[in-house]
Amino acid sequence: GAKWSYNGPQGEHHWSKNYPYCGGAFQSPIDIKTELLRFDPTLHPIEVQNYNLSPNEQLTLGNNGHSVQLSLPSKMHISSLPHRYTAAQLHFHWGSSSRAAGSEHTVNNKQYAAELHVVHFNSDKYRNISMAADKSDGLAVLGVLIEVGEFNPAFEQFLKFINGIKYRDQKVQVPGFNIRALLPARLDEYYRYDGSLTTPPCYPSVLWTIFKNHVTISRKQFLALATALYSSHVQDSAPVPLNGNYRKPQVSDSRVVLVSFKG
Ligand SMILES: NS(=O)(=O)c1c(F)c(F)c(S(=O)(=O)CCO)c(N[C@H]2CCc3ccccc32)c1F
Ligand SMILES: [Zn+2]
Repeated sequence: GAKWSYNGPQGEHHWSKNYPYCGGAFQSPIDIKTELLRFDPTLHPIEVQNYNLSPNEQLTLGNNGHSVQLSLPSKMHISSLPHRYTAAQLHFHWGSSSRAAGSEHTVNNKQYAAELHVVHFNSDKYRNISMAADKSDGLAVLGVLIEVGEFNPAFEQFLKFINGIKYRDQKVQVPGFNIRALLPARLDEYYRYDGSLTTPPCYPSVLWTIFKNHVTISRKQFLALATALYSSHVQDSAPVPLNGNYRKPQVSDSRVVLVSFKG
């Protein structure tokens, strides 16, 4: 597809020229306004299966020019939704070394330092994520808000390899680890709404689950994420730092955000 970026002439205000859905309805991310939430008793705790990966399993950690992405084995899945949603990849959005604010979803306009997305596709109905990506019931993404605070040993399991993927399209193999440890303790408290991919092609195909409770990483870990990567190839003469890779909150007008918890 056509090139896109987070700033400049290919920035988010221009995405809809090449990717029409980006200018359409049900776009993500959104600002979660806690005064307008509706409690839904049918929103049961999220249950994930096979997230605890053995170090004998190798995962591909890559720089795709837009984010740092970790490939996930297809035995990992969400079992608490109406269909099985099989894991495909996880990636992050973050701010910059000068601004520790880079989450995509905001809560009452508070932007967190970063955000983790674990991307799954409806494997009951579609053979792979590419087939699922543009279907209204195709994808389910788990979102985790990240603050700077306590050191996070789970994040260190892949952050320690980040200098091996500094440039676009570089990949390294990393040992498996417990992906569940990247998520907050409480999987029963979350926001839920129908939205889209937050990057082009912006398909309105995502069932969003944003956990209420954030996780923390240390300032050193945040700086590693925010300063290690480039969106340009290793051979490019002008290296382009990869940071501020977040889309701004979209208009959510009549969309209702549901919550799994009271008070
Ligand atoms: N914030 S987000 O969760 O909406 C989201 C991203 F932010 C993002 F960068 C990517 S990507 O594949 O790394 C790059 C552009 O698609 C995907 N990729 C997913 C979406 C569609 C697709 C198809 C094949 C493989 C991965 C993906 C994504 F779902
Ligand atoms: Zn994302």
